Amino acid sequence: MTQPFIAPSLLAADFANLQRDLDLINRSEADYLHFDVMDGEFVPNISFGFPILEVVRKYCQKPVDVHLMIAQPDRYIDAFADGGASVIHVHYEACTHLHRTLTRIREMGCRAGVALNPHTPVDGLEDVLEQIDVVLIMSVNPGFGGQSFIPHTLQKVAKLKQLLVASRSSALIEIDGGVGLTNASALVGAGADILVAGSSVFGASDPMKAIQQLKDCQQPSIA
Ligand SMILES: O=C(CO)[C@@H](O)[C@H](O)COP(=O)(O)O
Repeated sequence: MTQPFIAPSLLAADFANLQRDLDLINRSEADYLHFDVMDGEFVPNISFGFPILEVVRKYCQKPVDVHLMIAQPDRYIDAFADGGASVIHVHYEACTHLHRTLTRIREMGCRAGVALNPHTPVDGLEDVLEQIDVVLIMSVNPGFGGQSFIPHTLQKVAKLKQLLVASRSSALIEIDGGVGLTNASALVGAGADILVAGSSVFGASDPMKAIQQLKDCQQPSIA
């Protein structure tokens, strides 16, 4: 059985104990650290940016998966790449020249990701698939952690998987928002490769175990 990649979302970490939580991620089965950047314009919330990325790079040994929920993301691609991002996701809805933006992300040595809001159809990616390494399907409206999973996005994962297979694209599918043990198995079954999990990891009594259980979600012992 294929195990998904797990990307705990820093947004749900305890910032009063950031080094402790990053150390926990280092010791866990997590594959990435998901880093949510919000600007108060593209989304109605402001999160964190470069000073926190510097701390993350210093104390976290996992690759950093940067999700830019910001308007005009081109302005910051070089800075996030130089800051140590492994993957940079820009929002489809925020990019006027998506092909150019994705090309720049790769030129900067990062993997190029495109995030889709829940209302944005996957079909719009068809003409830019060659420039994409990861598609990030938002399963909540972006801007806040701890929201409920939007059920329709499960079908969207399946539809995207069909599109990628038909196009012989090797892009990965990442799902973000309200992901936990209740839906992880179905999401992986539909085609998700990377599970982003904030509250279900950092809100768990045993975050290491929560990560392990998400990783094993395809095993028969998990309902
Ligand atoms: O991008 C976002 C929210 O906009 C996510 O990455 C959240 O941080 C996921 O948190 P949970 O829904 O898992 O609590």
